[in-house]
Formats: sequence, structure tokens, C-alpha cells
Amino acid sequence: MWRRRVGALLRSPRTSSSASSACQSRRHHLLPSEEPLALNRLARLFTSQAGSDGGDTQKPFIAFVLGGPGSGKGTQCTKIASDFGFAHLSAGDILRHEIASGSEKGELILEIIKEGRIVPSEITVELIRKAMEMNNAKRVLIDGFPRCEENRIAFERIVGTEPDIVIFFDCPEDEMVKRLLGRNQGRVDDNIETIKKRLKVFESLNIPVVDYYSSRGKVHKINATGTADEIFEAVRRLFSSLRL
Ligand SMILES: Nc1ncnc2c1ncn2[C@@H]1O[C@H](COP(=O)(O)OP(=O)(O)OP(=O)(O)O)[C@@H](O)[C@H]1O
Ligand SMILES: O=c1ccn([C@@H]2O[C@H](COP(=O)(O)O)[C@@H](O)[C@H]2O)c(=O)[nH]1
Ligand SMILES: [Mg+2]
Repeated sequence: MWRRRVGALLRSPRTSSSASSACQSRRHHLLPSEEPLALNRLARLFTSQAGSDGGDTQKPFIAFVLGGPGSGKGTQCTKIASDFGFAHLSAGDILRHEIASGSEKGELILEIIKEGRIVPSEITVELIRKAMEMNNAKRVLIDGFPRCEENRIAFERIVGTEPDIVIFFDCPEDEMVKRLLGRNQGRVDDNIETIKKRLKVFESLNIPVVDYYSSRGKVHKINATGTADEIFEAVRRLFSSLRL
């Protein structure tokens, strides 16, 4: 079984000491009173999952897709999904969907996104895990996650696997800012104040994740300047070379 069993989940420390300071102040993590509830809920989900498939589920091929805000992750993922048969799970879209649901969790997420900060790992990983379970795809793109080392560690612990590859879209800041200001999709974070914060968070917290996976030989860096079609040519070459 590729997913880690719930026993391991409950035995593991919530975060390593390096992870606890990695994302940001603990102030915005789950309130202490909410944590046992979150773990219990996860425990139930894992138990029922193990029962439903006899524990033989094949591990999907997972690609994390990283890059700065506006580097073109979503644009390229749409093309990869259509040409290479991947499910496209955008962490940002999943969080925005939770906001749209009107849940209490959604209110917290909205405040964090407006400030360009990172949503607590417990929330994001659980939403991604559920989306993966519902999708049950053999090839999955996880777009815009993990955002920080704590996210990465939480994913590997809770979902129980590492990505097979990590795609990193490398784009200059001025180009990213220009694209975001021109996106025009009504996103609450597409304004210059929040964009500046997102760029800082990207440099300080997301780049270390890229560095970590580089040290494990998993990162494929793509030059994200040029037209979307030009960039996709490099992406196509990469995906065509993979043993999927
Ligand atoms: N190569 C490109 N050249 C010019 N504009 C682009 C290019 N790729 C994407 N765009 C446009 O730039 C904007 C941002 O692209 P996209 O949403 O794909 O980025 P992203 O990395 O997913 O951003 P975010 O992290 O904010 O979700 C969109 O309006 C998109 O149409
Ligand atoms: O794993 C994640 C992904 C996203 N966020 C928050 O959402 C916004 C927007 O994300 P996009 O990927 O750019 O759509 C991001 O700035 C974060 O505030 C997150 O916390 N964790
Ligand atoms: Mg996006």
C-alpha cells in the first residue's frame, strides 16, 4: 500500500523542529483545540480508505509544479493535463474552492491569501489528499504546492509518498509582476501590495523546497520566459522523455 497507515500518521511528530519555524509564525496554524479533531478526522478517512481497496492501491505518478507567482504554472499544467493525461490539482484553486464553500475554514484561508501568506499545512494537505482520493488518477500534477518546507514534510508524512518529479518554472520577477497585473480574473491577491508579499514568501519559503528536491535529483528547471507555446515545447520534451 503506497499510502502510509494511520498508525504511522498518529505516531509521527506533527512537525520536525526545523519545519515548525519554516513557514511562518505558529499564530496562524490550527488552534490547539482544533488539532485533535483534525487528526481524528484524518484517522477515520485513512481507516475507511484502507478497508475500501484492500490496501493495494497503486501509487500514482506525482509531479509537483513549482514557480513564482505568475510564472505560468496553471497555464502549463492545463496543457500538460490535456496532452499527457494528467489530473491537474491546483492547490490555490482547491483553497479558493474552500473559500467559496462558505466554511469557517474558508474564512481563515481568505484572510491568509489576501495577505499572500501560506495556509496551515494541516488544512492544505488534507484538502489535497481528499482531492487525490476523489480523483484516483494514475498521473497527478500538484500545482503550486508545497509552498514551504513545513508543507513538504506534512505532505510526505500524511500522504506517505514523495513526488516522482518536481517541475520548476523559472521566471524573472518583473515578468511575473507584469503577468499578474494583467491576469484580470478578479483574484483578491492580484494587486501590487499582495504581489510584493507573495514574491518575498516565494523567495524565502518556496525556494528552499526547490533546493531540497534539487539535492535529491528530482527538479527539472524550465525557462518560463517566452510565449506559453514556446515554454510548452520544453515541457513537452521533458514529459515525452519520462517513463510514465
Ligand atoms: N508565457 C506567458 N507569457 C505571457 N503571459 C503568460 C504566459 N503564461 C501565462 N501567462 C499569463 O500570465 C498570467 C499568470 O499565469 P498563470 O495563472 O498560469 O500563472 P501561475 O504561475 O499559475 O500564477 P499563480 O501562482 O498566481 O497561480 C495569466 O494571465 C496567464 O494567461
Ligand atoms: O499550497 C498552497 C497554495 C496556495 N496557497 C495560498 O493561495 C495563494 C494563491 O495560490 P496560487 O497557487 O498562486 O493560486 C498563495 O499566495 C497562498 O496564499 C497556500 O497557502 N498554500
Ligand atoms: Mg496558478
